[in-house]
Amino acid sequence: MNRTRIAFIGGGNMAQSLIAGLIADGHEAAALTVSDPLDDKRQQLAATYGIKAAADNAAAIAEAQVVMLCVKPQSAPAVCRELAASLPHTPPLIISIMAGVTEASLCHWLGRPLALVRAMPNTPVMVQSGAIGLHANAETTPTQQNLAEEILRAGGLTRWVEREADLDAITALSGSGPAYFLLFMEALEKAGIEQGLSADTARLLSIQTALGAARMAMESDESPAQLRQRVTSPGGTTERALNAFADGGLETLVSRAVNAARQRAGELSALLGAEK
Ligand SMILES: NC(=O)C1=CN([C@@H]2O[C@H](COP(=O)(O)OP(=O)(O)OC[C@H]3O[C@@H](n4cnc5c(N)ncnc54)[C@H](O)[C@@H]3O)[C@@H](O)[C@H]2O)C=CC1
Ligand SMILES: O=C(O)[C@@H]1CCC=N1
Repeated sequence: MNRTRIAFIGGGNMAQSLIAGLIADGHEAAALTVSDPLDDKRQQLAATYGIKAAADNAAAIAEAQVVMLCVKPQSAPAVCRELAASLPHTPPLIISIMAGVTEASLCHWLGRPLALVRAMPNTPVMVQSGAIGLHANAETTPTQQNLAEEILRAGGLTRWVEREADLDAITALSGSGPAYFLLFMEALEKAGIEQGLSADTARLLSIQTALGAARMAMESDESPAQLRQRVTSPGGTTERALNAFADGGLETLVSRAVNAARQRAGELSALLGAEK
């Protein structure tokens, strides 16, 4: 059983999902602590997972080997400054999941260069099917990188990047990505209803089709493009639909959307980085 002592600062949606994943993965609940200012959230987390819950961030990190920063990016400066005062001489490994908060900003607010891993997960960590980008700063040892990977892997698939800036692209692709696929599912469901299907049938078939396509793409040796061609009989129905997508400029639209999200990630970094 894994007994690494991890403190989660902020017990919101993402922290809860990561905690659920760790416990499902066999992590000892008593080794996990969460701190959150909201009473009912603390009670719910303690009752659901059997973990420790604290109102005080400094108390939460007292024994921690790893500190996971899971608050909103806007709370980062104040939370890090508060933690800086309580960090022990040998500091824990810091893992931040906050979108657009750079390693330089984190070290600045935390008051010194520290081993720090930035992770960009997505909401499917809720069902241990997340896609998680990772970057480590220069102070992080290979052992600490392995530790970070082990923790995040409980939430899904992990992928390291060499350049921190790539995390903005990952935020735009897979961090926000579940919303894109869900939007497509919603649109497909609506189109099915327009074609006369019942709402239940349209929803279920839309979701199952997304799941089937994703599993097929993950499990097959063939590329998504090759698998798509297999569905597309010459002169058939799929071809007509794909032509309609091409006429509507789907690829350009996806590219514009991802670029817009990436730009926003950069804006958030610049805004928060200006907070000295
Ligand atoms: N929602 C998503 O799809 C993704 C979110 N993220 C990042 O994860 C982080 C958390 O997001 P969510 O869980 O969705 O937000 P959330 O709002 O559900 O959770 C934030 C939690 O922090 C608590 N909190 C507020 N001030 C605090 C303080 N001073 N000390 C301790 N806790 C405090 C709040 O009570 C709340 O429970 C964000 O930084 C976000 O950028 C990253 C990837 C994907
Ligand atoms: O929308 C957001 O800003 C966060 C980051 C990635 C997903 N949700």
